[in-house]
Amino acid sequence: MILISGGGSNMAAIVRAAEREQWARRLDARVAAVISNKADAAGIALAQAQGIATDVVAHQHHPNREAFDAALADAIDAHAPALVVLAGFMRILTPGFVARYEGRLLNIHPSLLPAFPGLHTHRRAIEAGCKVAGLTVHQVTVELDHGPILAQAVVPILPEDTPETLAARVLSQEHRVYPRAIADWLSQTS
Ligand SMILES: Nc1nc2c(c(=O)[nH]1)N[C@@H](CN(C=O)c1ccc(C(=O)N[C@@H](CCC(=O)O)C(=O)O)cc1)CN2
Ligand SMILES: NCC(=O)N[C@@H]1O[C@H](COP(=O)([O-])[O-])[C@@H](O)[C@H]1O
Repeated sequence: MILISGGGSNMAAIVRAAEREQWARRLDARVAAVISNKADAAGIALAQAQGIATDVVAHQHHPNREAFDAALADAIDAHAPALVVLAGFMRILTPGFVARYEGRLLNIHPSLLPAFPGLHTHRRAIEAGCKVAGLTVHQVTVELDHGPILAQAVVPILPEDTPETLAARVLSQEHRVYPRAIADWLSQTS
C-alpha cells in the first residue's frame, strides 16, 4: 500500500492503525511508502521516523499536470502497490493517472458527498445553513469527488461553529473512519 500524503494527520492515523491492528499479520499489508508533493509535509517526517520509505514529487518542478502525474506514477510504481491512498492530497489528478490506478485508488473528502465536492467544504456547509457535516471515503475517479463511496461519518454543526472548529470535529472522525475503511478494502480484496 502507498500513501500519498498532503499534510499528514490522516497518514499518521493510517500508519498507527497498521501497526496497532497488525495489518502485516492479519491483512498481509504494509505501508510501503509515503509520497508527497510537499517536502515539508508532516507525513514525510513521520514516515521517515517510522522507517517507512518516502519520496517527494513537487508539482512545481513539472511544466504541467500530466508531467507531474507521470512523475508521481513512476514514484508509486517503484513500490508496485496493491492500493494507493490519498490523504490530504490537494491536487486534481489527470485522467491518465486515474486510469492507471482506478479501482485501487482511495481518497478521503471532508464533506458528505455528493454535497460540497471540491475545496472549502466546511465554510460552504456552514454558509448553507447545514445542521450536519462529515466525511466521505471514496474511490477516486476522473470526475472530482464523485467516485463510489466506501464509508461516511456524520458530525453535528453547532451554532457557534467556525470552519476551523468544524474542521477539527470532522478530522477526528476521519482518523477513526479512514483506517477502518482501508482495512475493510484490504480484507475484501486480498
Ligand atoms: N481526478 C481526481 N483527482 C482528485 C480527486 C478525485 O476525486 N478525482 N480527489 C481529490 C481530493 N480533493 C478533495 O477531496 C481535492 C483536491 C484538490 C482540489 C483542488 O481544487 N486542487 C487545486 C489546487 C488546490 C491547492 O493546491 O490548494 C488544483 O489541483 O488545481 C479539489 C479537491 C484529489 N484529486
Ligand atoms: N480534498 C482533499 C482534502 O480536502 N483533504 C482534507 O485535508 C484535511 C487534512 O488532512 P491531512 O491532515 O491528512 O493532511 C482533511 O480534512 C482531509 O479530509
